[in-house]
This record gives sequence, structure tokens and C-alpha cells, in this order.
Amino acid sequence: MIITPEVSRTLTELSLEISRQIGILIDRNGYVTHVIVGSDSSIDIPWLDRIRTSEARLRGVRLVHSHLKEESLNQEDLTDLALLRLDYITAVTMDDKGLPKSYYSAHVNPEDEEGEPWTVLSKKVPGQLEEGILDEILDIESRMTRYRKNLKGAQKENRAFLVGVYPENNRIRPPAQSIEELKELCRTAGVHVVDSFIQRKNRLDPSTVLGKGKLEEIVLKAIQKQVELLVFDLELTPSQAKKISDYADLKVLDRTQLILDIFARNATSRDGKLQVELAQLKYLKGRLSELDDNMSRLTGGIGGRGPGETKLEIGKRRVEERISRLEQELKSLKKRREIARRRRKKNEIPVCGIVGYTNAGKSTLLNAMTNSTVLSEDKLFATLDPTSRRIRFPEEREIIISDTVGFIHDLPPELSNAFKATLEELGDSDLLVHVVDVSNPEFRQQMEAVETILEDLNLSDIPRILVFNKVDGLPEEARNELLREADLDTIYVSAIQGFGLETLLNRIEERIYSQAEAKLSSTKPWEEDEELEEETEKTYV
Ligand SMILES: Nc1nc2c(ncn2[C@@H]2O[C@H](COP(=O)(O)OP(=O)(O)OP(=O)(O)O)[C@@H](O)[C@H]2O)c(=O)[nH]1
Ligand SMILES: [Mg+2]
Repeated sequence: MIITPEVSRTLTELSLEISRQIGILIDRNGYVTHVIVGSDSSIDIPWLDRIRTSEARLRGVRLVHSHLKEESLNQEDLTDLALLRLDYITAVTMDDKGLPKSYYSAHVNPEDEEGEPWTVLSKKVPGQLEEGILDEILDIESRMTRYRKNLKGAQKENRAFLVGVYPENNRIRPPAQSIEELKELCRTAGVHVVDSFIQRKNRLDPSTVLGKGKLEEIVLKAIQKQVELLVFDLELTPSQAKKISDYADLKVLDRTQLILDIFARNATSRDGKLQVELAQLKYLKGRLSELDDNMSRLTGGIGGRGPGETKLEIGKRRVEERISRLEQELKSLKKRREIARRRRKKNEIPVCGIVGYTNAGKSTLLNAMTNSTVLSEDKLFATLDPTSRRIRFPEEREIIISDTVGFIHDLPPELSNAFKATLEELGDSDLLVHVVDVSNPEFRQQMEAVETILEDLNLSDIPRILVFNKVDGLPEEARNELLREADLDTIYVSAIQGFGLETLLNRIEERIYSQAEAKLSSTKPWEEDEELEEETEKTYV
């Protein structure tokens, strides 16, 4: 039974006596876990511990509360039901003697994506209360689970909503494109994006970023669509993330965390893994400091005397220790890499680096170039990125061509070192091939972002070839327009269809070898060699 007639009567009688709503939370064993006294028209449910074990499950308690007037469940009641994932919610009304009159109940809607997030049941009078409430709740839960099971493979895991808040007249990056990029990041990270929400707002709400109303709307939809993750297209402070996550009872991630996660997944070399861990720890350290500041504001004693070493401080110290250990290790790895680099340099095989915005098609292009020519050879250099290949041209000319990590707008500062370390070897390149995905409407901004990063890395002096990739994905007119305005140095390719690769390879050979010859005639090779040998020996000692 939802509530026994006796308890129900106590509830309504007391309620009438004090002219306030009274609510009780009842667990699955029938025990009352909380008694709540509200005002005459509403009731505040206390913070409920998370006792659910899986996303599809309900909270394990139902709320029965009195309504002083003959009113069914109102919007606030239904919102509480959904937000708190209550097992069930019931409002009991009373007659003028305080005896229970009607019961209005609702439960969450376990499967219908399009309807309301709740199912409102028809009114019952005291004699109609039946046994079997527990079975009914278990049935709702199993329907929720079944609904989830029926979702197709990839849609089942990590279901997410994207949330973007943008200033009202930001002309630099249209929100739709920014969200589109976030979607791509999610795809890479194995997150299934169910829907996205964009809010235009000049002033962010300091505590929850979004206004309460918008957040509530999003959370209610999240419950309905069985979403368990909110991904924000901006950087959240730790306390914002915590507030949103507490309110929504959903996991909350921001763009930085998403990128960190992708880096962590994709790092394969020892160096890469350490770099990512370092970035993660630095990120964590920043978060701990902010939380710590908030805590000491709450706990700080008179005259600024603090509470001694808090748990957070201990955590922070451990993080710092690990950071410095990682930095040490990375330093020694870097030394070893430098030696290997010098040795390679001595071999005098010119190096060509492929750079470009993430997803521009760099890896595809590298594969296409090295597989499509009989001149290529798969060769892995242990100390290089595993995607370096050797290309052999006629006349015994060869080059090493290497793929790099993709560039991205607004790289989180914690990551930029890790990112730069992977790009460090680009400094040795004799030529850079800048690959652009021209089928992306944002490609010009992406080119700019790449330019900025190259400058940042002091690489803008290295000769460069500009390659417009994915021309196959462009409609005829757009392609013609590009062709008209582009300079002669730009090369148009489709890495997938193999279009333009010959031209590109020829251009690479031409550029590298004309430079190499120019260099040969202007420097005395033996001088350089001697110097190298000396340095190499020094590092060995
Ligand atoms: N239509 C079309 N798609 C392409 C072309 N080249 C690459 N792609 C696709 O673009 C996507 C990204 O290609 P990648 O080669 O992984 O791109 P990338 O630049 O190495 O990306 P990151 O390593 O993530 O920075 C893949 O789905 C490719 O199939 C092309 O010429 N035409
Ligand atoms: Mg790639």
C-alpha cells in the first residue's frame, strides 16, 4: 500500500492542526526515513543520499505528503518526483475534519521519450488504496532498465547532453560550430550525444552557469532520455561543476576534461602517457586549490588562523610530489630523445612534418601517400611517434614524414605543455605540410588557430606547403570558388580518393631537395658534424 490508512490519518489530522503540509519519505521496507514539515502550500525535500546503484534505478523512497486544499499534484511536486527520482509521489487531501479525502499519485515515466517525464495516475479515495505498491515500483524500474537495454549498442553508453552558454553577440565563433566541435570531441571520447542545448547569455550565473529554469529543463529532459552526463562547452570552476552535478544528480564534464580524457586514451608512448598524467595532475591541483580556498573560507578561525592541515592540503601535497617526480622522468626521457634526434640528423634524412587542425585528415593523408607509392616503406622509429614513415623517391632520395597530434582551438592551458612536447620534434622538420579540411565550414578559423599555435611553438619559419584536403566533400561551386581565390602554392587533394597526391609528393620532393641543395652549398658539412659528435658524447656521460 502507498500508505496505511492509520498513518495517512495521522498525517492529515496533524497537518490540519498546524495548517502546514507534512510529508513522509517511506523506503521499500515500509519504514519512514524522514518526516518533513512544510509551509501551507509547499514542502522542501531534504538532501537525499545516493543509494541508487545504477543509472536507471529509482531512489528507493516514496514521498507521501498532505495538501491542505483539494488540489492534485502541482508542477513543483512533479518536478521533485523527476529530479529526485522518487519511487512514487502522492498528495493526500483532507476534509474539514482532517480525515483523508483523496490520493493523487504519480511516478516517473519509465520509457516514453516524447511524453512528459512523469505519469500522473487517476485520483483515488481512501477505500481504493490497494496492496502491491512495491511490485508496482519494481515494475517501473524494470521497465526503465528494459528501455535502456533496447537502445542500440553505442547509444547505451555514456549518454550525454551538450550544454553551451555563449555571449549574445559573439561573432568570432558561432555557437553552432563550437557545439559541433564538442560533438566531435565526444564522439572521439566514446560519449554518445543525445541532444544539445545552447543558451545565449552575457552574464553567467556564478553558481550554476545556466539560469535555474534552463538547468531544470535540461535535467528533466536528461531523466527522460536516460542521459547520465552533461558536457559543458566552457570551463567550469570546481564549485560550479559540483553544484550542477549535485542539483542534477548527473555527471558533469567540461571541454578541458573531455580533451584530457581523449589525450589519455590516445597516448601510446611512455612519454605521451607521462605527459598526459602530468596534465591531469596539474588540472587536479588547480581544482584542489580552488576547493581548498572555499573550504578555508568556511572553516578559517579568528584572526586568520586556519584549521591546520586539511585533507585537501594533504591531497595537494601528494599531487605536487607526483608532479615533480613526473617532471623529472620526462626530463630524462627528453634527453634520451635528443640523442636519438641528433643521431638521426646525422643521417641527414630530411624530415617533413604533417600539421593541421584535428580531424583535417593528416593520418589519412600520410597513409595515402605512403601506400599509394611503390616508393614508400613502413619504418617505425622507436623514438619517433609510431606514425613516422619513410618515403623513398627515385634518385635515392628519401624523406621521413611524420604525423602529429591534431591542433585545436583554445587548448586548455594544462594540456598545452603535453601537447607541445609531442610537437617538439617538429622543430627539426625541413618542411611542414599544413593540412586543412576545406569541407569544414569553419576551416578558415581552424587555419588561423593552427597558425597561432605554430607561432607559439616558434615553428613559423619552417617552409610550409598548404594542402586543402577533402575537396571531394565540397559541392562543385564551393570548390570552384576556392580554386579561384587560392594562390598557386596551395595543393588540392582528397586523401580518401587519392586525388592530388602525385602533385603533393612532387612538391614535397621539390621543396625539400631544392632547400637541401641550397644548404649544402652554403655550409661546410664537416664543421657541423664535429660539433654534433662532441655534444652527443657529453650527453652520454
Ligand atoms: N571526405 C573525405 N574525408 C576524409 C578525407 N581525408 C580524411 N577524411 C576523413 O576525415 C576523418 C579524419 O581523418 P584523420 O586522418 O583521422 O584526421 P587527422 O587529421 O589525422 O585527425 P587527428 O589525428 O584526430 O588530428 C576520417 O574520418 C577520414 O576518413 C578526404 O579527402 N575526404
Ligand atoms: Mg591523426
